[in-house]
Amino acid sequence: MLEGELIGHLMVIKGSDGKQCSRKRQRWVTVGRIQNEKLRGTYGLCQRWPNKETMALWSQFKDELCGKEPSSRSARVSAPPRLTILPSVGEFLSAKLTPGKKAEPREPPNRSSPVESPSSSMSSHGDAFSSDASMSFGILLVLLYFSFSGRSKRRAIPSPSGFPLIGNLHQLSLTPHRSLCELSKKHGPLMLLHLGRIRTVVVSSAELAHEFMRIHDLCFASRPRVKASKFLLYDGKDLAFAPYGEYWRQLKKLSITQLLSSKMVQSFARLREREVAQLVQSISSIASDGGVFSLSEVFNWFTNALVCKAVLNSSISDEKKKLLAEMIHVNTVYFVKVFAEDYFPSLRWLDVLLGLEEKLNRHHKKWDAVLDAMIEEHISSSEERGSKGISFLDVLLDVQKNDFSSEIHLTKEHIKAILLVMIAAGTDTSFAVLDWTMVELVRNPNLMRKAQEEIREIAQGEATVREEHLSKMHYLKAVIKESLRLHPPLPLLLPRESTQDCQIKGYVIPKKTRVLINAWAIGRDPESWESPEEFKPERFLDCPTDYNGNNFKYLPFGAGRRICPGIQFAISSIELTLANLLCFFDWKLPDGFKIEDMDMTECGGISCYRKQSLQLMPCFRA
Ligand code: HEM
Repeated sequence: MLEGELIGHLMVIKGSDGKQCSRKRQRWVTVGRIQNEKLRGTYGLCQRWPNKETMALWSQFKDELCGKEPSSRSARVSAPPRLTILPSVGEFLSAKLTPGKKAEPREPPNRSSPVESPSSSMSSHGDAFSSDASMSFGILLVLLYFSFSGRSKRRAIPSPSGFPLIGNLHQLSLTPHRSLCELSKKHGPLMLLHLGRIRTVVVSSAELAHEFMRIHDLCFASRPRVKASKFLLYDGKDLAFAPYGEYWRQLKKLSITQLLSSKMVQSFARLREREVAQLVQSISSIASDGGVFSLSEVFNWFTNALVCKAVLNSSISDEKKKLLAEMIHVNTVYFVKVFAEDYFPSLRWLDVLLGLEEKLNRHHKKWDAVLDAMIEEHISSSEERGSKGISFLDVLLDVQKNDFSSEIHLTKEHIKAILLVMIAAGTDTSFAVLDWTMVELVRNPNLMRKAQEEIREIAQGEATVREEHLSKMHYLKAVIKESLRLHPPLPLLLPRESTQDCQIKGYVIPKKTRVLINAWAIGRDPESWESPEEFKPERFLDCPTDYNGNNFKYLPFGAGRRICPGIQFAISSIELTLANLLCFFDWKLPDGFKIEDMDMTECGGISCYRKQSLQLMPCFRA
């Protein structure tokens, strides 16, 4: 056999001349070695196995062999002069072929044995050789068949070829949702990547998202343990990165029924209105000076202040706001940073050597000190605040105090981890939505006018737009939905991990596989959306699609058990803020700056926002 020769999807990796095949087009897994002259070589199996031809070839062999007595089959296997299966695969296969029996120790190939000697067998048995050779080859195929038959109808998930060791890591750009979308155009909506040693499945269609997040949601309801969460979130004591289990379940229940319940979100209505009124006031003073300012920066501070008020029920100083905004930004970077340990668990030392662990630790300590101070201040000022409203922290401290009556035991570390996620998740995502929506409206002045007309008509004669006006603002709601379709702040949602083997569309997804749902790609899939790249809010008018994760073409907040619990909190503040900004101001780009000059490049991070800050000139409405 010549190296590189193909038999179905079997390839001769090392030919009878001992030469190693240099073919790198696909990955090959070595499965066995045949010792006799005609078929001698090391055989590999293509990772993409099985294809139709291979299956046909195999079933042909299988049929032939099934006609024989099982004893003769196992007799051939246990006398292995012609076929030597390589160690790990071989022991596994021989165990499979002799059920109930332990795999027998492998016999070392004995070249002096007359049976094994290919030349003697050739010369003395002539024709008999060819049938022996094909039999050996048949056995090899049967062994392979048996090795895969346990995984009933298992098909290999399409996978882009990668490099040894790093796998497909090099194929991820700074905006991984984009590179994964490009890869999925070539390899399909279900792809297997090897990110270092991490087996990762990427889902890029609504149909498959439905399979993963509805039909098999329980199987994929866990999160992988990543280094950033270990260091920054007190080893997954928060809600977002906690592995699936009783602690996460109780915490999710607490967040849905108390922390972020409708009642709680409603109780923050006056707080939101006050904060938005202040924002309008500060923009008014810029408008009266005819100035230009960074709306992105203002959005960042504003969302941060809003979330912190909900978390603490008290204001924080401007200095602290600035510090928090910076720290949140660093968080998002750390959650996508490539730490060696995340992809090669044995290479933790490399992170230590490169000083990455030290940096993470320092960042964690900064957060820890800020959170400690927040909690201390909150406790010491509780009398002063009296019964004025209730914050997330009040709820958590109450749960901690009533430990015996509640189902979860919260330590201070748990509380800090939960607060950190609420502050970071609430700020970053809402900021991104506000920013992208204004960017899209500035790029589409007709749509901005349409939204303004609706808002101004509904809030006619009012000094501010209030929450009760929002339910009638259908076009504004459609604008926000469209913005979330094109620019989901978490384009790959949050990573999930399978807790058991699961079969989806004939593919087996093994336990502990990481799963990325590309919500960004799904939101732009031409199979699901007409003119997907166009910003067209009209598509959401008179359309029942909502944020609740029931329409798998539209997943800005995820779906299933792990769906975002902050939807109502986020949407009510986003709607109120935009309604007020569009009601009281017209918005222009700075003089000399054209729409075409707006750079739509995205920033890398777990959440995705525009790289360029949005500089605008507010004018009082005509
Ligand atoms: C527009 C704003 C927001 C967007 C687009 C958003 C999006 C998401 C997404 C995509 C997930 C992952 C869902 C999944 O894995 O299927 C998530 C999880 C989460 N979000 Fe949000 N989010 C937003 C606002 C908020 C707010 C305001 C809070 C809290 C104050 C929050 C708290 C959380 C938490 C705690 C989780 C983890 C849930 C879990 O793992 O069970 N989010 N969010």
